[in-house]
Amino acid sequence: MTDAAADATDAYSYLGPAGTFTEAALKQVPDAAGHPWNPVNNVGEALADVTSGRAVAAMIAIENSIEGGVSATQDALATVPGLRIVGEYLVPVNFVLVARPGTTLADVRTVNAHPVAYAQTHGWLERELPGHAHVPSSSNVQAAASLFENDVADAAVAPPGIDAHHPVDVLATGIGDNPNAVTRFVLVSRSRAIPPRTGADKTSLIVELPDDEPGSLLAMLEQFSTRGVNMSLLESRPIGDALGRYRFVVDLDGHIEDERVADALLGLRRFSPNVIFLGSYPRADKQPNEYHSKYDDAVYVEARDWLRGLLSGEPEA
Ligand SMILES: O=C(O)C(=O)Cc1ccccc1
Repeated sequence: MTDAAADATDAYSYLGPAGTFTEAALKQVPDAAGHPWNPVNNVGEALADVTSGRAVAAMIAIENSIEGGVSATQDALATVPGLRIVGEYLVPVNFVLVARPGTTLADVRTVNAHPVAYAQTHGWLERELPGHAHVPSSSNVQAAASLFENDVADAAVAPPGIDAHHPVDVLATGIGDNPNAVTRFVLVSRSRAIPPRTGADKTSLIVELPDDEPGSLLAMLEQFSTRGVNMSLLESRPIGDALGRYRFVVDLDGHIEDERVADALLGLRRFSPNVIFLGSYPRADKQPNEYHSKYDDAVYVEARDWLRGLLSGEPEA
């Protein structure tokens, strides 16, 4: 792995600089070893690297255990065409508060932090630094680096180990509001090849609903419930063109090659004006998908064979 090979087409892009949680997620990808790694400043840049061919894939944060979906990521995946999620990775996240040497907690009035990190440390910061102001940063590592670049703030929220990269004083450790916080990352590529089914898979979709049709949200949910497909994430995001128009971000247990998932997709496609298939990929936790046996592949295949028989005039068994 080498950093910053700007024009390489086999590069992996990630939110940098080195030392971010996003880089820790990328380190979990065996295929990324030996390729150049491009540190970028935001999700938009990471995805643009993929669509333009500057990178084969990008690692982006998509969900965390405190705030739920990362809206910038969800909105980018909904609007940038041609992208597929090919893997998911979990990183436990915890944070430290750091400052330029000599600063004490009592000196801190402004805190530089990535918005997602700020959300995850907000309780601690409110309690220990009441009245502080938040200065947003592009990443956890950049938050600490900026302390030396332009004095943007008195202190920064950063990943543990940051003092190995920057000459900071650590003012407090374990400042995350939830010690078990986990962030979910996804690897996004242009490849049309769907990762093979493992039996422990997830499928991610973005679904729009027909305008002004009462019950259409229920109709969407019924596509999953009537086929025994479990959802692990459901969020709405404004489409952005008018008040009251939303799209739904959905994660399902299962793979598009599972008959029950494929059948649910067909059901969605029949009534939704826009279904974006973001991908089917192995679950990071490797927990096998659970579903009732009446939704087994064999049951769908038998029913299809029966219908085919009827249509072709075969005598009924
Ligand atoms: O990857 C990082 O370190 C980031 O800055 C993004 C982020 C922020 C908070 C939790 C996980 C990832």
